[in-house]
Amino acid sequence: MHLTFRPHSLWRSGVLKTSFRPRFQVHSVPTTRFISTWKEELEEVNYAAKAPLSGRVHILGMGNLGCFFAHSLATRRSPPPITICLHNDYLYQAFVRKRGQISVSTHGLDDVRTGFDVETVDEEGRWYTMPPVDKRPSSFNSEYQSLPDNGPIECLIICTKAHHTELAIKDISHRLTKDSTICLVHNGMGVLDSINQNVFPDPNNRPHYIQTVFSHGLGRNDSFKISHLGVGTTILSPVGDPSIPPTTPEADHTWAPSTKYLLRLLTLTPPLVAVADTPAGLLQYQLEKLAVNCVINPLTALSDCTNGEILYSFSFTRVMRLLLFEISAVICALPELQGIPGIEDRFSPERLRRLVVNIASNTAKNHSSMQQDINQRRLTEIEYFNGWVVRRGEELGIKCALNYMIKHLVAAKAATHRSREAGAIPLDLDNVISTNEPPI
Ligand SMILES: CC(C)(CO)[C@@H](O)C(=O)[O-]
Repeated sequence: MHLTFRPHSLWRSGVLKTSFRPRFQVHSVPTTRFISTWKEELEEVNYAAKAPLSGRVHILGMGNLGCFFAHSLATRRSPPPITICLHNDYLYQAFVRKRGQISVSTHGLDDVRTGFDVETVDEEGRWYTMPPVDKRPSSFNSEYQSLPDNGPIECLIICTKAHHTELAIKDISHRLTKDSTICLVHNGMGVLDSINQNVFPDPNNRPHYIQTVFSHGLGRNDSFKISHLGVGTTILSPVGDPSIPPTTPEADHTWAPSTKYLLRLLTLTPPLVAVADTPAGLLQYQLEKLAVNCVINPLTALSDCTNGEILYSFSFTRVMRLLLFEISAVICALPELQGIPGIEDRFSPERLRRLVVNIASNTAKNHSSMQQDINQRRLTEIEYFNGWVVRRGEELGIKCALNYMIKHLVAAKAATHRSREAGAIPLDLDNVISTNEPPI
């Protein structure tokens, strides 16, 4: 029997375990759909569309996540057109040296994919489509390029770290329209609010968004060469109208064609293990991941240890419990979760502790992203983890003194590294003359 694929079939059984009515019925999905071509997916979306989509997907941020998304899409039986956006010449040259290949290694076996289109940006912020990798000059030279390609972007997957996402979107915002869809793949909370506030303040001219919770384990071997260390999932949800609480069932027809297309494409790309969920369902996964990140990341970064090492000390256990008491209190008080039954159990300090312990022991030998960021002198995502808990706590009248302290300890550790490396001379405040008055 042939069943026509409809958006509601994205909502696979097992995902919709949320306690409110799902927006879509769960239908049995014929297995042949899982090997549909991107053109078939596009045709279904374009069927009733006023302006048909081309189906091209742009990916910005070619770290581990960006490589994994680009590679996964390229493994499809019929890959969609994929453009990777490289924001500097250094990255572009590295990609040329790699002969335009992205490689993902699983259990030591490399799978290499090619066929990616590339855009780079010049100092004035103009994006250029580069010639195919075998015909391209070795470095960026606008003489060899076609005219700046300022064409609109239909679907953008943005894989930069939380603290770079707003700036990265700002740089490309002139190419994003109210018909575009941005899929945000980052850790932490609060990024979308600042994008809306600072990049797209007009709600009527804003692109659509898909938010994600990504739990695959990835490691970096080289530029454009990563390892898939542990199979996880990619939970996706379109972001609804912010004035409507996430728990309100919303009609399918409010989704833009680019949102439907991108959701369909990602959920039918096997390596991503992607499932679509409701906004309220996704928010709960985001908050669970936040609780894990608020404990494992700063503790491993401050103590410069692996994830597993925080499990074998009474002192770490005490800190973990105290942090989780505050995190649990803030999450359970969030207005956006009110009305969802079972929140107090799902986000109780004890359940969050078990989650943290599970993840720390499953990734015992790994170094958390924050520990690596601190050691490699990169910005950390602490503002989007414990910083977010503190800010939301303040709004709700819940004091989060321990999360506040942790946030500042991480910031202080990063600052110490920076000043040591800059050879800064510590200030002797007693002898600093800040006015014309003589020293006391
Ligand atoms: C699981 C996790 C907390 C630590 O490896 C990971 O999300 C990270 O590194 O951020």
